[in-house]
Amino acid sequence: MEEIMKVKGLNKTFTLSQKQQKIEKTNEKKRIAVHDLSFTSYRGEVFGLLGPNGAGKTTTLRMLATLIKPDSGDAVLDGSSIVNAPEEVRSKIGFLTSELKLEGFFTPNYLYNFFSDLYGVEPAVRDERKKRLFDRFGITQFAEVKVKDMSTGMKQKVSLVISLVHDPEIIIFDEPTNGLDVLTAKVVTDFLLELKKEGKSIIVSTHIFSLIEKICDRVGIIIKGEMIICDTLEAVKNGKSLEDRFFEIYEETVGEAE
Ligand SMILES: Nc1ncnc2c1ncn2[C@@H]1O[C@H](COP(=O)(O)OP(=O)(O)OP(=O)(O)O)[C@@H](O)[C@H]1O
Repeated sequence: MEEIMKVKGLNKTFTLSQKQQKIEKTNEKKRIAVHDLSFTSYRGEVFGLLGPNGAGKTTTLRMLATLIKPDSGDAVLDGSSIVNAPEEVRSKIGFLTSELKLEGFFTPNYLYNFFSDLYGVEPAVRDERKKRLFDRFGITQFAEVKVKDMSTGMKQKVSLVISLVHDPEIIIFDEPTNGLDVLTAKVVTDFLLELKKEGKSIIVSTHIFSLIEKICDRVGIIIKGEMIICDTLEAVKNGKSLEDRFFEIYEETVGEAE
């Protein structure tokens, strides 16, 4: 098995603004979002980061995607360090979040070409890849429709396609099925499995047990910013359902911590 992502001791602490302190009814000035987080994922596998709200999943993925810098620690993605070579990392990854907002005034065709050109993809490759992806996701007939006039599901499909303009080796996907109707969610999960078949390496964050059971080879359970257990899906489940195992682990961890 070839290591594709080696995460070593990532830490991230946020300073809470007074406004945030008020909203969260806390006097805490600092919030440790991710604490000494390490894990390894392997080429061609789907790795799932599972955890409750506020566990630190999004912060971890944003660090891996080089959108925010870790306070300390590092991660090496396909040979490139997020700390020392963030631009190299960006050329190898596709990052997608269900919160991504596309500019509504533009059409899928325009946006695809814009991002593809930004990544320096050859026009002939761009057009062939665009056709394949647009056909695959039923976007072709909406290619010239403004994003603002599309359904949520179609917007999400367009975002997904745009995150893949440069045919990245690694796909980082924060909450891939959040807010999607069941049909679009299935299209997205089926596509992730197709990408895996093509040999791509994928990391997803989610709090949905069934998504992990359906698509992941390996799973890391993250609670309060810490990696509690990380192993193959079967080893983590240990003969039980993932949901039962998660709550067992959660009780052991939070019970010990409080
Ligand atoms: N920019 C920020 N400023 C202050 N605190 C933050 C910031 N971003 C995240 N946090 C805090 O860090 C912790 C981890 O948040 P994060 O969004 O990574 O969790 P998550 O596991 O992705 O949860 P969710 O599923 O709710 O998105 C939370 O307590 C959150 O409130």
